[in-house]
Amino acid sequence: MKIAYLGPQASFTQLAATQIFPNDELVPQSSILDCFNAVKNNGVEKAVVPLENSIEGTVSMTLDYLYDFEVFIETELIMPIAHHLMIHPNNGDFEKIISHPQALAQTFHFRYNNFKDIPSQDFSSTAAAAKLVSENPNEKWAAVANRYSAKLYGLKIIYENIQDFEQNHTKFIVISKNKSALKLPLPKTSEKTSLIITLPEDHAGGLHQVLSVFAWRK
Ligand SMILES: O=C(O)C(=O)C[C@]1(C(=O)O)C=C[C@@H](O)C=C1
Repeated sequence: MKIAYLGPQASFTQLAATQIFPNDELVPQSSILDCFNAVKNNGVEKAVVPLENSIEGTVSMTLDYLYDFEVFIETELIMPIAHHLMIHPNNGDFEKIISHPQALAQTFHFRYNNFKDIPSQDFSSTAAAAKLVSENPNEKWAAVANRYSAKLYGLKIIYENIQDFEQNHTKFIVISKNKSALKLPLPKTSEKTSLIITLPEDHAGGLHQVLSVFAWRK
């Protein structure tokens, strides 16, 4: 079976996809939108994308596309996230920090406290940033990425575990056109249903109205 994921190789999403689908063909995509399109156009059967982080909250692109595309969530996986700052081994210092916006946000205080004047730039994934640093030894860039990226792309880790909170977790979801849930070895109490609800009109208290339907029934 073919499974799309937000790549390139060594992204956090690939690590999540490998845990869920250890024996399937994982197909890297350059963006979350490409993952949704790959499912829509039948290029792959399923895709793994990030949904939310315990420090930074929702990955808004994923939420938007869940609404835009006719796909279902088959299962979810919550994975601990540790970030490291890495540079090309030929370089001793750096003048710019590049990474995925979620990773930059999850390391904001570390960067503010230690490298306040060094600009940062958003990139499509942590692994894409690490790959770019490795391919451009003449540029004084550092990437925020995981240990596997440092190893795969031959970078030197100069600061370890730079996430602002030790308890940093990201939830990944598996999307497909199937309505059936994917059975992971989870206890029954972990089973979950996700709903997208739209109201006929926007009005004050709309969300309260929807949630109260569930609250009253406990
Ligand atoms: O950039 C990556 O490596 C990703 O897989 C994306 C992503 C995200 O979008 O939240 C996944 C986990 C971390 O929270 C940081 C980045």
